[in-house]
Amino acid sequence: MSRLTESNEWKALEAKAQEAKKWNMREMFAKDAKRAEKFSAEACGIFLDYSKNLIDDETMAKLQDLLKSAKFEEIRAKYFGGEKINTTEKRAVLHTALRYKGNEPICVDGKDVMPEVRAVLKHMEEFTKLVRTGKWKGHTGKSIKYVVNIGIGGSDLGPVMVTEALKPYADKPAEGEYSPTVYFVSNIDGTHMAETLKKVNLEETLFIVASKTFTTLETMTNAQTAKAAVLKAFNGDEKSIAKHFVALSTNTEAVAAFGIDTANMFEFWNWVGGRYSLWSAIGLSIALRIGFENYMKLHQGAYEMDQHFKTAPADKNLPVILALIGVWYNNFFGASSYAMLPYDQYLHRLTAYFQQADMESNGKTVDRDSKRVDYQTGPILWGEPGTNGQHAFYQLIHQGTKMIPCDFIAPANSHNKVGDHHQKLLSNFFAQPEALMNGKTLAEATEELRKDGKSEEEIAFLAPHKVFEGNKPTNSIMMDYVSPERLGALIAMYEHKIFTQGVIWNINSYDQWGVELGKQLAKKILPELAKADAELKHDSSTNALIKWFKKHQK
Ligand SMILES: O=P(O)(O)OC[C@H]1O[C@H](O)[C@H](O)[C@@H](O)[C@@H]1O
Repeated sequence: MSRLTESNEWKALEAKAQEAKKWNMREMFAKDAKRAEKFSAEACGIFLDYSKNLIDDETMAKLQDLLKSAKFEEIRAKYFGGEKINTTEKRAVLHTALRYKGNEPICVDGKDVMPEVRAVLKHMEEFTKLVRTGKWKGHTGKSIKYVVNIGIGGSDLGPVMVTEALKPYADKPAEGEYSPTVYFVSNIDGTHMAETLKKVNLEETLFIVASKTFTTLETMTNAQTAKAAVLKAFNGDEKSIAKHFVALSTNTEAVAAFGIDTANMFEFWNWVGGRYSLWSAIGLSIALRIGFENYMKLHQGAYEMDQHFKTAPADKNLPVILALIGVWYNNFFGASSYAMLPYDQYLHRLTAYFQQADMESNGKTVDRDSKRVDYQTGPILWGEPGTNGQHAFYQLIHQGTKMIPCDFIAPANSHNKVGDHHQKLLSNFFAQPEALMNGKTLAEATEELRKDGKSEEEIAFLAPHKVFEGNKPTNSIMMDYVSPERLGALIAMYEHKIFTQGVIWNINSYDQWGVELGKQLAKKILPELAKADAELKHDSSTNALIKWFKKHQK
């Protein structure tokens, strides 16, 4: 037994969950007219209604006790204070410093990081202005019309998600500026680069090689292919590289070795985790697409959420509430996944982005004391935008045998006022959590069928299929618009939720050793694929697959 599962706080929650499993949310709402008011909170323009959960005051109090017993406040202070809470890599975790707007120093190893943070932001601002005003010229003297960000994981997902989410801001550039079209190439599958190269004119294209380590196989391979294409287009003139390539990285030597002028390198630091890096130089494609001012508003929203997370009491603290509710279902109800369902087409990559943030952070089996855990850690996160998901997988959420807590997310206003589309979209956003909570009883289903004039025999057969057990937990999250400020706050809210859960589970949320083994094996297999008579020493399955591939490869 671990310290966590042996603790009184944990045991109290186990007992409480036995009680809560018998609760009926519909009855809880009927009994307490103030339930929605009690279990809701608002901060930084984000409204959270968490009343449609299997919770009461005592549940929340006991979850807060668990949080306290995990030394949450102490670890939160270390997180913001630049202490090396990523213990396996001996690194601080300071994405919050990247968006910090205050005047206090933030120190790592006794050195204030803020001057360097501000210097890189300044460099990004100047560069963004040059490109967006057409002053940055390519090798043949043309301005930049296309930006291709080459990166993967954290060096791709954040910028993809944000540039999609804030597209309306790209469509409204400031006076004298224009917004280049931005493409993202991540997959090592040559198709990704090949299809992108078809869309751009190299004379007007800027490639951003985005890689924290500057060693990632996918990114380096794609970058070499792009470099070869540029050199070919400009008759092998190496001088063209400086005009068409910039790098975002922590690895100056590797950037120089690649042939990119380090004056065109935007630096960040090893205390920025890849999946938390959109606030760093990795955000350059965002700034180029939506303008530096809007990128700063994104930072501002996140900074405000940081302040809220640092100071708000637990019962009003949005990231804390979300984290506690997540732990409640993950650890005491056996829920293995949760769905993130944004009701906004511009947020169509939000869930994919948080899949990395959440699952790479909290997908761990060993705790901070290097012991195997005896409890569940990070949940599986999945989802698609509403209403598409409703016509695909919601059936299982409503009537399947698994508990899938859901976060419904929607803005009150659309950027596209088209007829009554938004009203219709939002009517679904309100209806789904209501249906999941209320369900439909056998008596109600029977009554409906009777009204439809069905025979008693048909009713007996059909009614059980029409029952919705209900009692399905959801959070509803709203904001006025999907604006840079609100999106920044939303992202930071979930980042801190992930942190808080990691604290409770006593794991290091900031390493990712789990991605290494596959990479190592791929490196070993690569030369075996090229050599016809390579001796294969894998398991019989892997050997057979490689042989089949070789036989069929033309
Ligand atoms: O930015 P890079 O160093 O190229 O890393 C890109 C990505 O690949 C790694 O394998 C990690 O799983 C991710 O956390 C990281 O974001």
